[in-house]
Amino acid sequence: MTDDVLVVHGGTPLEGRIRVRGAKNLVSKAMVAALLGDSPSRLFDVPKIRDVEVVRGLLGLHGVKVTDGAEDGELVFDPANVESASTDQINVHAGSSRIPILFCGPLLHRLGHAFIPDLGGCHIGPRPIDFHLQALREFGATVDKRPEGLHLSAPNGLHGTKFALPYPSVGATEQVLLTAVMAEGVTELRNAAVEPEIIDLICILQKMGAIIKVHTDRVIEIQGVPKLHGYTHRPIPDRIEAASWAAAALATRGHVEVLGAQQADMMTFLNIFRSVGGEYEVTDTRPPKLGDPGQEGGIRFWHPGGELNAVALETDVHPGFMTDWQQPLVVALTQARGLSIVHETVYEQRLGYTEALNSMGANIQVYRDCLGGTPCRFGRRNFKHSAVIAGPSKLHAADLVIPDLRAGFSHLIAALAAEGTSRVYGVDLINRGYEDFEAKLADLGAHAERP
Ligand SMILES: CC(=O)N[C@H]1[C@@H](OP(=O)(O)OP(=O)(O)OC[C@H]2O[C@@H](n3ccc(=O)[nH]c3=O)[C@H](O)[C@@H]2O)O[C@H](CO)[C@@H](O)[C@@H]1O
Ligand SMILES: C=C(OP(=O)(O)O)C(=O)O
Repeated sequence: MTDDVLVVHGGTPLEGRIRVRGAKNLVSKAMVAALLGDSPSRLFDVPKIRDVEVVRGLLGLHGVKVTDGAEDGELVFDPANVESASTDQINVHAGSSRIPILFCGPLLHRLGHAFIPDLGGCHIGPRPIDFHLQALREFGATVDKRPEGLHLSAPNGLHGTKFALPYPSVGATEQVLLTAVMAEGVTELRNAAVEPEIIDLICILQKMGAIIKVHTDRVIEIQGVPKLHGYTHRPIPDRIEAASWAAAALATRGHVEVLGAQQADMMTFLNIFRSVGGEYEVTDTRPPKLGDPGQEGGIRFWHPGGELNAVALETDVHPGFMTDWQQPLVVALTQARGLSIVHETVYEQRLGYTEALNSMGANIQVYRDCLGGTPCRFGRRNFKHSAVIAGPSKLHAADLVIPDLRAGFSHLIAALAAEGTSRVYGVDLINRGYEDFEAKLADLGAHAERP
């Protein structure tokens, strides 16, 4: 742990321009989808993050040859040898990511059986997989839970089904999509998640030959097809990373342009950003023409000076305010005048990181009650899932240990906004979802170094 530390000298506004590439929460799923094709797939703008490495390793073990394409960030997946692969080493990936659960459908289609090692991912509550398993059973799979992982088989193949999710889970919706596309017959999924990353995954599957209808009211209908081919796809940019840098600009009274950030996928964040008092400008992409090199679009975010305003927000499924946006934004809210309220309704235990902010001088109280307008699943269930942030607070340096990805980025922002020198331990976790974050910090003029 001691060499996994970043020394951060706070108090300097972040100023400059960075770029975001393909979304962590799409790219890893797109990589799994390549398993379903009977010919190679090609994915562009793949960020160099740990989750991509983990899925690349898993695909390799399952016989998918993954190679770097000609363009920086391009990966090519050749699934020709899936049937003959030996997966003896699969447990080396136990505990490293949540993505292995999404291999169920594709492996059942290709092999008739699947072994899924223990899942990893962020420690932000219990994170059950009951919806996934229930859906797989509805398709006709048998699921055997053993201490070393899940053993699945589909002795009679997979068949389309009518299924309603108890909650619009992103992962469970992806599970159904990746399974239904090649199941025999029609699948109707109700209460599906409709995050932009899901829609992008649907675009990929459609490119592969799938037939998927997205109806109103969270209903998705999939008509199974016997065969899919490879895809070529440029994924949507990472809207969580873009919002994280926006929050960093606000918290440090800086000015950051995020190339690649897309307004349409960030509307809810942009509304809150403006309500807090942050300013932004959307710049459109101008394609190159003769005598004009063109310009890559993005969004410029800045602190206009003066005081920030307190706000009340609830995290929610799309099109609500993303749960992964709240941790970075809360750091900026410690600098707003008045009482801000954050009601976390997606994960029951995603506010633990506020203790570290309090150790730096923030004034954040967490409550078991639903403090937002809507009572949520976690009310009266003893989970501290609402926060009241009183500001503005002068943040001072501290020694911090990163608990998970987004909380980790919020610790980093707090250290950059604070006066004095902080030591942030466990920063390697941030590489799970933020490409080259140390180089980006340097580009933005942050004073941070490895000791
Ligand atoms: C790799 C990836 O894409 N991760 C994202 C994905 O996680 P992930 O797909 O794991 O999150 P889900 O949308 O599935 O989880 C939402 C809620 O549903 C619950 N649930 C989920 C599945 C299940 O079988 N049973 C169950 O109870 C969860 O505990 C949670 O309370 O969506 C989350 C919500 O936008 C984001 O925070 C994560 O960054
Ligand atoms: C919770 C997250 O990711 P994962 O689902 O991969 O743990 C995240 O990206 O913040």
